[in-house]
Amino acid sequence: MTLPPGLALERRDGVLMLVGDTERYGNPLWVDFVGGKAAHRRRFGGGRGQLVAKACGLGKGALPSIVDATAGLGRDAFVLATLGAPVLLIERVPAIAALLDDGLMRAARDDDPEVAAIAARMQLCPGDAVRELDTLVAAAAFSPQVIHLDPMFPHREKSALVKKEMRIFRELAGADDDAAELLATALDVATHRVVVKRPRKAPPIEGPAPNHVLEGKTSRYDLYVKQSLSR
Ligand SMILES: C[S@@+](CC[C@H](N)C(=O)[O-])C[C@H]1O[C@@H](n2cnc3c(N)ncnc32)[C@H](O)[C@@H]1O
Repeated sequence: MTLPPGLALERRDGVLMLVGDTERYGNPLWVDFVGGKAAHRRRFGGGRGQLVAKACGLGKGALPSIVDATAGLGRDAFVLATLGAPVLLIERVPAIAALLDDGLMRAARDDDPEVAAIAARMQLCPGDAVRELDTLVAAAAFSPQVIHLDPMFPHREKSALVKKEMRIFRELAGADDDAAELLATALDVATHRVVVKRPRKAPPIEGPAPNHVLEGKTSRYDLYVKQSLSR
């Protein structure tokens, strides 16, 4: 797997980590669905009242099948799976997919049966979502009710102000300039709705206008509704 210069994947104490120069990138990046922020959010994060849950239709009690087509480090997908939804995670950057795979394996083997059950609802599909979604449809394998998108947004801040964790992540993921193509494919494939996470002040992704908008403190969700989700 090719990585940008100065970055490497290393296994430390059984955990796969992305490491780089500490001055520039801060601490290594890894996926932890068991402890830390994930555990805190699982216990105290607000359940179905969370913006991502409402956007995906879980707020009113539905439990749709979901594809997170921009999985990243799996944080949004983990929230959705914690609330009971089956989630297929698609991630195209091999190093990020490797971190996710490692995090999911550790969660699946965890002593806490609740964490293992959440991991069992999360399935990773490494690859580009436009191609993978087309393949799923062509094979008539699976029609997700909801597709969740959270493409990278090109930030304007000077790089010194960007959180170090985000710096290492951006180095890998780039700017996701093809988000409009992904939205078009997602709108073809999802049976019920496509939801797009955006920074609060950012314009919607190029394409049809969203039907609804859910505003949060720092981000919002643009909702493209095809039909309502019943419980
Ligand atoms: C902002 S991050 C997503 C963060 C994620 N929501 C989370 O909770 O951790 C965007 C991710 O989507 C991935 N991505 C963007 N376009 C994609 C595509 N067409 N197919 C697969 N992955 C894509 C990028 O590589 C990046 O890892």
